[in-house]
Amino acid sequence: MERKDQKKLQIAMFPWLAYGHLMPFLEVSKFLAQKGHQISFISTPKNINRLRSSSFSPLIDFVELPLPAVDGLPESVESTSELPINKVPYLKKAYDLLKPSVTHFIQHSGVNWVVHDFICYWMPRVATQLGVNSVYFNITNATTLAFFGPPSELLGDKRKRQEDFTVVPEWVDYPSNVAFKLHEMVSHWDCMDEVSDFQRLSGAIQDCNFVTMRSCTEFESDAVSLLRKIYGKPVVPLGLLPLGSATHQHGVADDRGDEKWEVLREWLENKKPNSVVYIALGTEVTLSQELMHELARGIEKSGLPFIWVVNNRPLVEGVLGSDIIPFGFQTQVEDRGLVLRGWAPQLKILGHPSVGGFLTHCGWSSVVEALGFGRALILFSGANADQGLISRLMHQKRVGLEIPRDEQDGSFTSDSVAEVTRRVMVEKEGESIRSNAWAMKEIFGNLELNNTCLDEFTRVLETWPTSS
Ligand SMILES: O=c1ccn([C@@H]2O[C@H](COP(=O)(O)OP(=O)(O)O[C@H]3O[C@H](CO)[C@@H](O)[C@H](O)[C@H]3O)[C@@H](O)[C@H]2O)c(=O)[nH]1
Repeated sequence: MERKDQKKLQIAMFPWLAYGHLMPFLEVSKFLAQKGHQISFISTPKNINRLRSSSFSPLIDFVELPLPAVDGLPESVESTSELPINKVPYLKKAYDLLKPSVTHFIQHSGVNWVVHDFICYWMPRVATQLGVNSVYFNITNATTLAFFGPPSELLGDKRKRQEDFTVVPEWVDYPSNVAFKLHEMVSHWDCMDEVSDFQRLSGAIQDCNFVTMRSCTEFESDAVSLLRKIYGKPVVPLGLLPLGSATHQHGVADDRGDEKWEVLREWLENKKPNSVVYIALGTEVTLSQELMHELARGIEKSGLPFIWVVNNRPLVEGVLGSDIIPFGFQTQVEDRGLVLRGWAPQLKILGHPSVGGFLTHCGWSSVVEALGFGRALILFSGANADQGLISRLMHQKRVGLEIPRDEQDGSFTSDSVAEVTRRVMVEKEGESIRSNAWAMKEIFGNLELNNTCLDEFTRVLETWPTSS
């Protein structure tokens, strides 16, 4: 753990205002605090209020900066999970307006390092001007970054149209089919403001001291090596942050939904090992009512036992709460399925031996959690950010199969949902997928391996020359 001779650092963490970003930043903060470093975790009051309970280290200081008001951003909204995708640009604007208050904090708090996200593309320059080092923490994997390429390509002229992102870029020097589908890119375009995500990512990479990400070379050495080459600066993966790693020893990352666990556990206890499909679409994906109904029909047609987390976010235009799934669906399937409303204890569900597979939107945290338990993946990518790329990557790694969707509009059929789900879960031809996913536990669930990555990341912070 903490070494006597070690230099104590003061590290500011500044994640984007999204659950999938806040949590990995908090996990890394806990690890660094265990190593004796002082953490200033900077975010907005509502987000901090939610996180505070899951961190007990006195070395983590939560710094609350009120989110400036922006026309178009509903009052009291402070994270992407409270917004439909087309309103996310307003949140990005408000986040950018935090620049003066974050700068003021960094200037007056004795911080040595800033660990930042890509949305705050201005942060590494601010840090440099203040004589502080910065590291860009990409909360997803190296393959995604490799697809987007170096700053020169992110800002270049080669990829101006949405179609340009549907092909594997020429600089990818290993076999890959990782690229967006057109409908994913169309949807992603909706969540960009006048500063595009490409400009943001480019600024984050170009001006930081080094780049880290939630991954490890054991999983994707080809992409990590490529990044080292194309960025021309150190790339130090910090591991997959699996459950039970050093970061989790003070309690699970999030205990919301735990009150549902006893009933769920009892239900799962009565099912055969590996028989249940867990279905959940993360914190940001919103499907239209039509697509939710198609998904419901597919789940029903699969004939398999399931737990389906139905997100009650009142965000689909004109549809609220229980209308989002077909009327009477719950009663029709009650002999073999459970519909969960609101926040689910996802980690506990995935960890139960009766769960064999996960129909997922391909958020990176969900994928990491599932493979940490060796669960096979039914890949139903959402259209946000990296999810399409993650879906392709996991399909290519043969730890899951993608549900086919129309390239143009993302539509899909209930038959294909049922067919792919059955293939991954029970059919003979899915056997290799199931055994590959099970084998991935050796990487995704390997505490020793992942703590070694975190140690190496910490060592780089500790030994980096001080900025002048
Ligand atoms: O009812 C719920 C819903 C979610 N979770 C947890 O919330 C996290 C969800 O993270 P993730 O699967 O990554 O989904 P999102 O938050 O929807 O995804 C955002 O963040 C990801 C990085 O984590 C990116 O890969 C995605 O593109 C981005 O949309 C996971 O830890 C889940 O265990 C629960 O415990 N219960």
